[in-house]
Amino acid sequence: MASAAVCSTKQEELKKQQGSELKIGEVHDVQELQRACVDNVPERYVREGDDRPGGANVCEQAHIPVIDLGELRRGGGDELGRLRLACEDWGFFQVVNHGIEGELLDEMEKVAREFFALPLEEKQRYPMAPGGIQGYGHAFVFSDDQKLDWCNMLALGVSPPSIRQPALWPTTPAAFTDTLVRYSAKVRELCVVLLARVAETLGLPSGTFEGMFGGEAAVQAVRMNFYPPCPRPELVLGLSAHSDGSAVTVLQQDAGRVGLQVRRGDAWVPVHPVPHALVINLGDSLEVLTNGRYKSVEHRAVTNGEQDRLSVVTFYAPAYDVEMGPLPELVADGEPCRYRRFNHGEYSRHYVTSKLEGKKTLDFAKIN
Ligand SMILES: O=C(O)CCC(=O)C(=O)O
Ligand SMILES: [Fe+2]
Repeated sequence: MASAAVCSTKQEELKKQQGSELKIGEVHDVQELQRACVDNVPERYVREGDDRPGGANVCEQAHIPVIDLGELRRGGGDELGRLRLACEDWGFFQVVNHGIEGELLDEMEKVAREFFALPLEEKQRYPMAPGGIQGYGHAFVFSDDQKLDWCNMLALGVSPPSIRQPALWPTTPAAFTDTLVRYSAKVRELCVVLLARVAETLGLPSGTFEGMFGGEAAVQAVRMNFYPPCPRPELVLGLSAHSDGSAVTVLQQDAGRVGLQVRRGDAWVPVHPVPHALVINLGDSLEVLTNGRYKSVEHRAVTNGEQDRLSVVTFYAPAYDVEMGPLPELVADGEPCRYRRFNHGEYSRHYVTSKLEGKKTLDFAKIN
C-alpha cells in the first residue's frame, strides 16, 4: 500500500474473492531464499535496463532537504519557506525534532525486526491473501509474469477501527501490538502537524486538510518492509518504483543503511538516514488536492549484498468517503483544473488493485 490504501473490511473480502482467482505464480519468501544461501536469484526478480538499480543514473551528490520541526514550531528562521521549497522541489524531506521520542522509534524497530526474525511458519499465521494488502507476504502481485521485489512485508490497517484486522496483528513478539498502537498514535499526531504546516505553505488556513480528511475516519495504515541481503543486488529491486497513494507518508528506517532512492528528473537520489529523523513524502492525494502544485514523487528501494534493511512506513490519507479533487483556492485564475473529482475510497481500491509502476496509478485522476 504504498498508500493509505488499505481496504475497508468489505473491500478486503472482495479482494480475497478476487485473490482466489488470481494466478500469481510462485512467490518465494525472500528471507528463506537468502537463508538457503542461493548465490543467484530466480528469474522473476531479475530486472532489465533502466529498472536495474545502480549505474550512472544514481546521483550521490544531491540530498533531500532536512526540515527542523522544532524550528517550525518556534516560528524561527524561514523554516516554513524551507518546507515550501521541500514540497515544491522535492516532495520528500527528512524531519528532525519531530517530537516522537527516539526510544519509541527504537522499540518499534525492535518489535518489527523480532517479527521478521521469526520462523516462516510463525509469520505465515498472518497471511496476506493473493492480491491482498494486509498481512505478511507480498503486496501488489497480480499476475505470474510480473517481476517481484526482494522484500517481505507485513502490512496492517491501523485506523479507523473498521479497517483493522486483529487476526493479522502478530501476537509474537508480545509487545508488538502495544508498541504499534503507541507508535501509530504519535505518528498520526505528526501527520496532522505536518499537514497543518503544509497548508500554511500554500497560504491556506492550517486546519484545511485536517478539516476535510474526516477526523477520526482519516485512514492510517502501516507497512513494514524487510529487505534481506541479496546475492545479486545489482539485478533486483527491493521495492518497485512507485508513488504513494496517501496524502502524507512517514518512513522510519535503520540508521546507517541506505536503500531508499527518490526520483529526481532522470536520476535516483539515495536517502542517507539521519539518526532518529523520519522521512516524509507527499502522496497522490496531496497532488490532487493541490492541483499538482505539490507532486507525489516516485521512489524505490534497492538492496545490498551484506546487510538487511527494515523500513516502517505509515500512510495517512483522507477517509474513504471524502470527495477528492483540486481545492478551489488552488485552481488559480486561468490555470486548468488538472484532476477530476472522485471518491477517495474509489482511488484506494484502484491503487491496491494495480501493480506498482511509477506514477501510473494517478492517471486515474488526471485530466489530459
Ligand atoms: O523501504 C523503503 O525505503 C521504501 C518503502 C516505501 O516506499 C513504501 O513502503 O511505500
Ligand atoms: Fe512508498
